[in-house]
Amino acid sequence: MAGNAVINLKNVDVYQQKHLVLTNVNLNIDKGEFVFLIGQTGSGKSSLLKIIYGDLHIGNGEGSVAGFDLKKLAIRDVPYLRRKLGIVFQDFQLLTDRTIEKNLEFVLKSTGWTDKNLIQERIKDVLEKVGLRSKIRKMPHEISGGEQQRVVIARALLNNPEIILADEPTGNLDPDTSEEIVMLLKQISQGGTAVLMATHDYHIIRTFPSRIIKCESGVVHEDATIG
Ligand SMILES: Nc1ncnc2c1ncn2[C@@H]1O[C@H](COP(=O)(O)OP(=O)(O)OP(=O)(O)O)[C@@H](O)[C@H]1O
Repeated sequence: MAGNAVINLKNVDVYQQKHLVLTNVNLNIDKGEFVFLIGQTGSGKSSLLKIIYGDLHIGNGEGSVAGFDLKKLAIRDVPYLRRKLGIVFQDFQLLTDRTIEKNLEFVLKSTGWTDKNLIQERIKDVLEKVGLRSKIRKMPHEISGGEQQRVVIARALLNNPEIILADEPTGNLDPDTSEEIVMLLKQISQGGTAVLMATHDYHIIRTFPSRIIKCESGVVHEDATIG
């Protein structure tokens, strides 16, 4: 992988089944970059994210993500790739039957953490990062939608990912809460984790000027504008 790149795609074709969604994608994202991913519904944003988190195979071309060669990625490698990625989607997907602490503990245990003290420390660390240390014992339904999304971000940070992939992370949130979430993601990127955030929210994009990648008519523009 060249230089500081954490995502590098070269001449990649993206297929959903037999349908060619994106052609000849070239994309380079460096450590610590914050990047918006835009494009109309159906333009291929989710498909591109799926290539990056190993849910779709690359057809033609070459790709590497967090040091994994996508061409050689076997199904058994996917969990290891995912540990280098933090995935934050629109639906919060917290387990509703347990506390915030137990939600985070569940992820750590299922990714190989065994030491109780280290688990406790890590949970406190990530909750501190998202400003929710005091909510550790709350159930998901006892905190707001914005706070739930912060917990999802905390969860994504547990294994110190190189990249956060966020697919419409503010889709269910009011404008002020959305801004707080994007501010948090920006802050995380400044700590060295690259953030790729798919969004339809032009207000957010104008508020947080950043590099924009756009899916349009079957191609990806690496440095787009919203005009
Ligand atoms: N599982 C699938 N099988 C076949 N085609 C699919 C599948 N998933 C998506 N597609 C098609 O691939 C194209 C790109 O879809 P994709 O979900 O990547 O778009 P998107 O830009 O993320 O849209 P949205 O903004 O609505 O989430 C669309 O034409 C869609 O119909």
